[in-house]
Amino acid sequence: MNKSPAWSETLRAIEAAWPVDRYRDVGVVVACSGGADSVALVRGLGERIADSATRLGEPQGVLVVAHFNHRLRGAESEADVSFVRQLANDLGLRFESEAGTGEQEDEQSARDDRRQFLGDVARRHGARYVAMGHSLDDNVETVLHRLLRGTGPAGLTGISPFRSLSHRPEDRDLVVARPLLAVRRQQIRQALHQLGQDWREDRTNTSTRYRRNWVRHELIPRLQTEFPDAVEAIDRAISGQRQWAEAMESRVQSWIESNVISQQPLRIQRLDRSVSAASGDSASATSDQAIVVESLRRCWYQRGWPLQPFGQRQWNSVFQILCGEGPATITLPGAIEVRRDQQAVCFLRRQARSTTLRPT
Ligand SMILES: Nc1ncnc2c1ncn2[C@@H]1O[C@H](COP(=O)(O)OP(=O)(O)OP(=O)(O)O)[C@@H](O)[C@H]1O
Repeated sequence: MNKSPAWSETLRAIEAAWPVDRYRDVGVVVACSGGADSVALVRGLGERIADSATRLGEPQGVLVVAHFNHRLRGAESEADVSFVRQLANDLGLRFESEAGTGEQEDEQSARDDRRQFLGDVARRHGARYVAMGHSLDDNVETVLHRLLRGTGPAGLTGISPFRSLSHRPEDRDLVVARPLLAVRRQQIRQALHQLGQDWREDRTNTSTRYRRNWVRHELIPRLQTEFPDAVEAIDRAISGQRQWAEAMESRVQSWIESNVISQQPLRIQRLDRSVSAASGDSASATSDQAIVVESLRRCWYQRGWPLQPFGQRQWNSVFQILCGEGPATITLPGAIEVRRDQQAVCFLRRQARSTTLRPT
């Protein structure tokens, strides 16, 4: 079959990001909203697995298409479910769906509900991966948005190509893969057009009501009038930041090992600004602070504490508290209470949010 150039290019990008041999026989749940990106992902992964099964003469691995119905857009939400179910049927793939409460939630809670559903589907099917359709443009928009709200260096590494589904112990072995992160949104749409493949358009995506959409629909087009390659340039900067983060990894690990006194509750040794916080090398105070902040972020993430309210300013103030500066007792965003004594600083979260799901 003569494939469209945009589609061949997309398949090549998927293969470069995530070679089929890594996932062909371990089970993959593809999270599909019905939007162009995740529809392309369903088709792309389906095609890669089918090709490799034919090449190797072996049965193909399990690919499950999963859709979470947030029930926020009435009949349109129902039409999304039918669309994704039909797509899976047409491709001979399994389909799973669940409906949320239909109540307006903040974006984070909606994402948590969806993640819980995806984890449940993966465990039910014995799948190792959950694949998501974030594109290069999503990554650039996310980073710009974070930059404007206030973020540290780790926030500038963008959306992770591979990471565990969540901090919850039962989710740690499930890996989220995002194989379209190097592909432009426009290319994905062009590829689907050329394949004659439809997708669903979410009307709320085009609204400029939300700041994230303002970045997509107003800010980026404006940047591109002066800097036509702005999106690619920002994407290159994100890749550079990611390399920085990888270089930090071992230093973060050793900082946690030598400074976290106890995990439950989180107790961290007080810092002395005159001594290098890194593991005994000649790092400057600034890079020490970067390691401390990244280590704190890791501690927050492992506990499922909210990271969103923490920009560079908040992390800097936590750093100061660890250094013995400012008040000895303070409450941080996310109801995290901090108490400092002579040796250590103790962090304790007051309440935890519970999520409720309603099966269809
Ligand atoms: N309702 C949903 N059910 C299952 N997966 C979803 C759902 N919404 C989003 N996802 C997953 O999360 C990814 C990113 O979400 P986002 O809200 O940016 O996507 P979208 O714009 O709605 O759709 P797409 O990315 O497919 O074009 C999607 O590509 C998809 O993999």
